Amino acid sequence: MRLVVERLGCRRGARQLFQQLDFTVETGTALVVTGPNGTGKSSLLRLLAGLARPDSGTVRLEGAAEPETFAEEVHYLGHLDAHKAALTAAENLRFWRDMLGHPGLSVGAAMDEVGLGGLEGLPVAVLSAGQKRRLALARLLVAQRPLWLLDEPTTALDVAAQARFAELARAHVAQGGLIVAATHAPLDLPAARLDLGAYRPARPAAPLADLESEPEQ
Ligand SMILES: Nc1ncnc2c1ncn2[C@@H]1O[C@H](COP(=O)(O)OP(=O)(O)OP(=O)(O)O)[C@@H](O)[C@H]1O
Repeated sequence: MRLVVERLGCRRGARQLFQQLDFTVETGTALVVTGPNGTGKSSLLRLLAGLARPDSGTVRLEGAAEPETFAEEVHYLGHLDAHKAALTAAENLRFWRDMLGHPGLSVGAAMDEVGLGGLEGLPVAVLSAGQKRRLALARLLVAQRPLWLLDEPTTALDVAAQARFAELARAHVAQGGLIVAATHAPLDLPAARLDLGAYRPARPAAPLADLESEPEQ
């Protein structure tokens, strides 16, 4: 399986964020996307996840069963954790396990893997920010999907949880999975790098009249 991105362009509102973006992520490899705030990292992940349409270019997952089932091959972890606050941690995870299909670890085992063992019965509303993020990561484990699209996956995680996340990510890649992660933080994960800032369209040159009217030094 491989993710192939060709001549991808993204426009938000009146602004062209990036254009002519080409890359490939092979099975068993990871890509880390970096770039200054606002360059379009989250927008790129949403395009890859099929949650938004590209302005130009294509995204395809070669080796997926059917183009129509692309979404079933993908775990998308956005900035927001997508938990139901009134449900318990275990209920949230059970929902995702049932909904996503291709079951992986049990709810209890997944919570243990991310260090949330013993908190199954707590409503998500009372979990700390880092615990909510750990719960979001546990979603990656309860359903087996080859392509992980991760937006700032280590936000709010303490040092131990960041290391645990890196272990889980490395294990996923070692088992033939694919990862695209957008982040400002270093991830302890062997990965190719993509600086999205390099794909910003060049600013138009200042008109000649403006240059001529600059005050004399
Ligand atoms: N729905 C929208 N309409 C107009 N502009 C938008 C919309 N959504 C995002 N943008 C703009 O697109 C740009 C890219 O946003 P995006 O969140 O993809 O950047 P990012 O690289 O992930 O940033 P950060 O590092 O701050 O998370 C920003 O300037 C943002 O304001």
